[in-house]
Amino acid sequence: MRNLTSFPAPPTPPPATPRPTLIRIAGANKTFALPKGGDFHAVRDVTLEVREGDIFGLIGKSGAGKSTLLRLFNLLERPDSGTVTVDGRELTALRKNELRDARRNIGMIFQQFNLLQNATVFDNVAFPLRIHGGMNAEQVAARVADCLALVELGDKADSYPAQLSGGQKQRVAIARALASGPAVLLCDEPTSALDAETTRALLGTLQDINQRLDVTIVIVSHELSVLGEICNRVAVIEDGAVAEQFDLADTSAVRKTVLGRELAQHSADIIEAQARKERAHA
Ligand SMILES: Nc1ncnc2c1ncn2[C@@H]1O[C@H](COP(=O)(O)OP(=O)(O)OP(=O)(O)O)[C@@H](O)[C@H]1O
Repeated sequence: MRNLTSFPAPPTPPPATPRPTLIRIAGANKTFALPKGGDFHAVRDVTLEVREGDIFGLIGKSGAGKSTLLRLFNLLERPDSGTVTVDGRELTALRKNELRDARRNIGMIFQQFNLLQNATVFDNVAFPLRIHGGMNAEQVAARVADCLALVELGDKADSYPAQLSGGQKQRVAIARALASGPAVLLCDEPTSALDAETTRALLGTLQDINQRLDVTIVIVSHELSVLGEICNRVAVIEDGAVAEQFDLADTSAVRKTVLGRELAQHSADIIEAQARKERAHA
């Protein structure tokens, strides 16, 4: 389990050589049975790799298959074929109890927060720790306090979700997802229910978690501005397949898809605005 109390030094620049692969999806397919018969092919022969330390974005139109693909990363959806490997463990080959254990290494947050409404903030964050066992009440309390401090909600431990703003609810969800010290955080449209200012703050929290705790993040969004702001690498999903994937810092290559081109332009604008700001301060 990762230690949240002693933060390492502030963000270091990305290393020149790519870091090792942390997540590998290979040849994954997922179909759903349709109520009136026949199948819908939601994920088509997807192969992709997420490196340690990435903030990896999945972008695509509504219905493209982004959420279904994300749910393959922790086997909330099991692929019909193909493999999913996270942090050296092939999830698709694990037995049920082994999978439960492996999932402690993969946190997840959702658009609608999915908090327990009748439990306090403290109990929401403590929930996964109590379920998995192995910690006494004092250890659970210390861990919950660390996680709430991380998302700056130390003063809300006794509140109920209904007493919180949308941004605060999502930060509780992040604290809960990080409670078991995962290497990976999956984010399914985490800012869709939030206003622009709260979205910016939440993206800052995710970046902070990525840089200070070295948690690898995979984020689904249909908003270019969200992915352009925080991702270093993205995959464009069309009709359940990866249409293209690229590093956002690589502004030289021509992008194949409309979304890819729009995203590349968006990041070029961000880089240019940043450079202008630095020149003005020089
Ligand atoms: N359990 C299910 N049963 C049947 N069809 C499903 C199921 N889950 C998803 N689908 C279908 O798979 C397709 C992809 O859905 P998915 O939610 O992954 O898309 P998405 O890109 O995340 O869309 P959005 O941005 O609107 O959330 C959709 O056509 C959806 O209707």
